[in-house]
Amino acid sequence: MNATLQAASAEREPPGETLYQLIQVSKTYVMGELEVPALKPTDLALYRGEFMVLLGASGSGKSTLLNIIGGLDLPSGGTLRYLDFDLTDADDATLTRFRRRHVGFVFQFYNLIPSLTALENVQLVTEISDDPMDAAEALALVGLQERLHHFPAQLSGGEQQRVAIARAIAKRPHLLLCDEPTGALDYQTGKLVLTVLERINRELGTTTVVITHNAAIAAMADRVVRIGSGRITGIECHATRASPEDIAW
Ligand SMILES: Nc1ncnc2c1ncn2[C@@H]1O[C@H](COP(=O)(O)OP(=O)(O)OP(=O)(O)O)[C@@H](O)[C@H]1O
Repeated sequence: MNATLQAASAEREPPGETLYQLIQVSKTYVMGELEVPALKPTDLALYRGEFMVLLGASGSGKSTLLNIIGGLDLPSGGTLRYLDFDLTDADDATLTRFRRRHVGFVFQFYNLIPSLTALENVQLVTEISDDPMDAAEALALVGLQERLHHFPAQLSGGEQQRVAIARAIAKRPHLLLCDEPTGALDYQTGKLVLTVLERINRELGTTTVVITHNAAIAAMADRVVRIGSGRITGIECHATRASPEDIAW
């Protein structure tokens, strides 16, 4: 790490309590005769408030891991614990409640409703949440206070992604899961979106997991988890983390 980068980095506390734990979690997709072992038995803990980057080549199992953590997909084996709750044998209704209350998702494509304004897209979530922030406040957190009444088609790609982030965090989730959030964005816009994710993590304490192919983004993380061929091949802990403005790729 160079001196400028170090100066811009924030000192980090050691990891907090365990928010989520995967114990020997695996996933095999079965397609007729073909079995794809997308995730081999894997142990991983997520700590409260950390910023984790999941790094790995295409097809290495990153999305499979993230979707299992978020309750979008069921593992083939192993145990999932969220705080004191065992999610392993949760039925559909329980998993839906878990996702709705505790998990925010951000994907590469923004999945906004085209006929609703930025504010209305966020309100769709705040209206069904237990303790949401105000939708306009969530949009202000991502720097879109001047764009509340714009429709998705009237927003740039980066602005649309920031609406998607506002929608994901407005319910104050404990866990924010982002699958290639900058994948569809140009360099500067991608950096802006990373800056927003870092700010949310720092200011709200939301445990954040970001999937990327981009190794440079790893410098932002408290921990970097490398995945290869359905296995965790290494975990690096950073005592300091770089601000997105200071990383380059
Ligand atoms: N629904 C599915 N049915 C069958 N195989 C699948 C399914 N989803 C993923 N796979 C396979 O599982 C493996 C891991 O896929 P996964 O999407 O988790 O990788 P990834 O690391 O997220 O890749 P990428 O970076 O390209 O998104 C791949 O070989 C993929 O083809």
